Amino acid sequence: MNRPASPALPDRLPGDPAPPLLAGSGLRKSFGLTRALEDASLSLYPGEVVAVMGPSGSGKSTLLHCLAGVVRPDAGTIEYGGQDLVTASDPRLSALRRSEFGFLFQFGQLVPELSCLENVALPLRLGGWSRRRAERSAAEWLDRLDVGGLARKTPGECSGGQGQRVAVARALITGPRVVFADEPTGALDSLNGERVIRMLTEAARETGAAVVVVTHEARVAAYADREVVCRDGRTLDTGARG
Ligand SMILES: Nc1ncnc2c1ncn2[C@@H]1O[C@H](COP(=O)(O)OP(=O)(O)OP(=O)(O)O)[C@@H](O)[C@H]1O
Repeated sequence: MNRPASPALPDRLPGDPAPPLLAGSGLRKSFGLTRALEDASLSLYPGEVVAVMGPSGSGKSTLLHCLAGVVRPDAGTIEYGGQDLVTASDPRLSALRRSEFGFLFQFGQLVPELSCLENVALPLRLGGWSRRRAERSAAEWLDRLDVGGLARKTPGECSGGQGQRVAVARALITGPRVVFADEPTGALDSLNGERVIRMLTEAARETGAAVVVVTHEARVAAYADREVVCRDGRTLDTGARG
């Protein structure tokens, strides 16, 4: 007897949880004889803020760089929106980093010769926007981060906390789906550090961007929805925060 062909099952059924936006699994990475990642995994859901914590040298930055397509892992899988980032070409990865990802580091990310306004406008200019449009949007972002008065100043004329708020504006101006932040408050005192992480997470939640933030500081991780702990190149997910 011929059996009726079963209809193709949809990828997701009603009520299924949304798939992760970005999922790295079983990641391994060595630099020469140093094994930076042994077996690291991290899934990031749309709009979620995840803190990556752990001791110095445990592989946090390497994990972030792999997930962002900056460093290619030796083994493991990374999927972003259905694309395989491990095998993606270099031009594809740089296009993705420019259009879908935002980056924030501890320091040194602003171009010293440009004004704060020009720094924030830069990602849009690189994306082909006219100077006028890009700088109008940059001015709005600087106002949003409470540093509108610094538009004509250079990064060297800003305090560390002000510079980081300018850098947050620059990381978010293109409307990234994921912001990767590596110790964004590491060079700041506790008051300024708190202000930067609060403004970053608030702005990300307003724009719907997900955030992966590497930090040593529990008070920074407190702004995250979830913590992932790295130890000796392995990850341990501590689950959702209450
Ligand atoms: N480009 C590189 N070349 C050589 N070794 C590297 C490189 N990047 C990382 N490592 C090594 O890999 C290991 C993990 O480094 P990683 O920076 O990922 O750790 P981390 O947890 O972010 O450390 P920290 O908190 O001190 O920044 C360390 O032993 C580090 O020295």
